Amino acid sequence: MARFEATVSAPVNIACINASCVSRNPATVLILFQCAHRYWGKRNTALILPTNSSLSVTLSQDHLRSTTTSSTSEGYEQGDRLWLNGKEEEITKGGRTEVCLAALRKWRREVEEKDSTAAKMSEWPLRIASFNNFPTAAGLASSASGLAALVYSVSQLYVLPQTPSQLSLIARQGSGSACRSLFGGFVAWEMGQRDDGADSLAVQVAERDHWPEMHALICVVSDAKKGTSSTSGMQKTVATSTLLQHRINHVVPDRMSEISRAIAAKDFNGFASITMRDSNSFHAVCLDTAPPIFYLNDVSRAIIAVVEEMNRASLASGGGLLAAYTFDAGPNAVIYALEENMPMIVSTINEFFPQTLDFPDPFNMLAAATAATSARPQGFNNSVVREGGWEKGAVSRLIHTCVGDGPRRLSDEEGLLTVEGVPKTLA
Ligand SMILES: Nc1ncnc2c1ncn2[C@@H]1O[C@H](COP(=O)(O)OP(=O)(O)OP(=O)(O)O)[C@@H](O)[C@H]1O
Ligand SMILES: C[C@@](O)(CCOP(=O)(O)OP(=O)(O)O)CC(=O)O
Repeated sequence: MARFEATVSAPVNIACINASCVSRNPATVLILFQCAHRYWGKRNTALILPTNSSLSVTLSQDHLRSTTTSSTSEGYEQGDRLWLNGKEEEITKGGRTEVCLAALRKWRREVEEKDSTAAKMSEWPLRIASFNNFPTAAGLASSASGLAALVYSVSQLYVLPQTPSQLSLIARQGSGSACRSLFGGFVAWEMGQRDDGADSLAVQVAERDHWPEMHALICVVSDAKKGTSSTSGMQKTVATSTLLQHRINHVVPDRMSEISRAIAAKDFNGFASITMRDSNSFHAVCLDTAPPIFYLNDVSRAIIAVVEEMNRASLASGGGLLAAYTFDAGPNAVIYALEENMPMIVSTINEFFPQTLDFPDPFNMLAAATAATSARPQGFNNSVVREGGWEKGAVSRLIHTCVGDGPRRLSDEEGLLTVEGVPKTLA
């Protein structure tokens, strides 16, 4: 019996700013931002069309990834099946996964119609197994990497000719933020104008190699499944928050030019200040939702205080901003910083938020760190941290990563399915 499979990995992306209008010049990385708030609201919930465009940084798959194997065979029993982290997930009729698979099958059918020798894979059942190497549904963008990996793996299985931007149209319907995980580097999701969503897609605005010094430290405050999913949270905000309307409708031209110049010029100060302001604005509209949504907790706010104090002390002693915090729909902080400042940031977080899990130090940074590279800026005020410090485990672990590449095709040896089409872990 004919059987085919493809294994891929796809990256997480973390939004740093959103824009209500993005125009692009790929040669110069020119993006014009009209206002600054991340993807938080849909104008069409079925097609997943956002109320504004957004921009994110793709994080390295060396540290955070979804790995997905898709396989198809004329010998499989009827019906598609999906396993996530070893547990079977129902593919509900008309649900997001089914919508993605139907769209991919349609494109495969076009391939088969053009080439009569192509295997009739579009008629065969699919078996898909996926594994996230980080917490699922905890506000660390697992739906982004997960749905991007699903779409990319099936597109590889079906040998589809579509570009990553075209594939992003399908990933978007699996989870909005997933469309941005089809690219590495710095990625915009252009909201588009059309009612059918054909122009609501992701484009790469800068390669990873444009600014490889951009690193990120994820402080895992909680890896429990969050109480309010992004999907339901953002719809409650759209329905009830007047602040959201204010932000959508009021353009901030200075901010537009500042962020576009910041990325093109690799200006960390500009990037950091807008990223932090955007994160705070996003959590302000969550609070303005009725009933209010609280994604940040006391530990998240304490991390904000430490980063703000680092930056204040640095500016006061004539330096620039050292770090930028941003929080998705959960309490976990993502701290962006240039590589050279990471030893100081990691040692500061270690001191104030001792973890339960050892820091793996993937860049061997601590071994090379000296007293000078780990020193906090002069004048840093320790009293911003609560007296006695935070108990061990308030931040359970740190994940150090950097800007990364787009989805990768992996070898069949790395496949997650047996030839019978069940996860190897269950066989
Ligand atoms: N590897 C994967 N393959 C397929 N689906 C996945 C995968 N990982 C996550 N998902 C889907 O995404 C859902 C989690 O999405 P949710 O938006 O609630 O959390 P999150 O993406 O981790 O957080 P956020 O988007 O707010 O940062 C899971 O319940 C599952 O349906
Ligand atoms: C806070 C965010 O991470 C929200 C992500 O929302 P999702 O993409 O998970 O929502 P759905 O489209 O309903 O699946 C901001 C962002 O990534 O831009």
